[in-house]
Amino acid sequence: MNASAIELRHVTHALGNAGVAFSFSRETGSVTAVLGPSGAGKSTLLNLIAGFLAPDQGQVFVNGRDVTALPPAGRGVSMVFQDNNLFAHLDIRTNIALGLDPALRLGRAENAVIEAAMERVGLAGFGRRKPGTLSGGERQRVALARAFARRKPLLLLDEPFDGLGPGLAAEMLSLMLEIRAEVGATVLMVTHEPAEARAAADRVLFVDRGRIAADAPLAGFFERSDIPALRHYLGSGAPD
Ligand SMILES: Nc1ncnc2c1ncn2[C@@H]1O[C@H](COP(=O)(O)OP(=O)(O)OP(=O)(O)O)[C@@H](O)[C@H]1O
Repeated sequence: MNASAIELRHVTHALGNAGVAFSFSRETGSVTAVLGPSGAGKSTLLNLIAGFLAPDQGQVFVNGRDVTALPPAGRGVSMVFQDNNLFAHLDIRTNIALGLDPALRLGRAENAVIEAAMERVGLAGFGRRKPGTLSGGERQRVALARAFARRKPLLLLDEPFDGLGPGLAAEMLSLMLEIRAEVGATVLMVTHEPAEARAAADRVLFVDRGRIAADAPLAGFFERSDIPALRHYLGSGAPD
């Protein structure tokens, strides 16, 4: 039996000439900041957990269940992508609704959840508009609303607050933490902002060249001098 919310056991995935290899686990309710240089494999890690990429080897467990062979929809996972992944031809309301039921069989309860989600991200009244008529930050908030409305036990966020500006990013971050607490969800959040990691996370996964270079508590992490790739990433030391 496995009590972790997430566990990756010797998961590998080839990418071009290189590839990734990940093993780690996370407790239920934890919030992990996934950090690392551009191209290190952070999005790949999230995609392997969500099921948008299949491992070449190894297994992915969610809440103790081996989900390696399951499609994304069967995994109890919500993911917010870097490029927010909205359907351009569908209005905002429908984009959020698809997160609740891909067949769009929506009753009064689901409709209320959609309205509440739009209101919580500050997009009340935007329901009939198409993604193309929204700003980048507004589209990002639609993607957040969709993930929040789903209330899945595992929330995977790929730079979800990018481009929102500091005030709105902080607001969306607290909203994410509120919803995490309501659902008891486990969160993995890719971010390039140390302040976001400090505000939200209890642990850090530092990914470098397709490997987990550090899996550590957040407290004191940014001050560590024993991880050369971290000093380089933060711009405060030479690469190894
Ligand atoms: N389908 C693919 N084929 C070949 N290489 C790929 C493919 N997808 C991703 N890669 C490469 O794998 C590496 C890891 O990509 P990934 O998107 O996971 O990085 P990342 O850490 O999320 O980067 P960023 O912070 O820039 O978003 C990159 O070098 C990328 O170019």
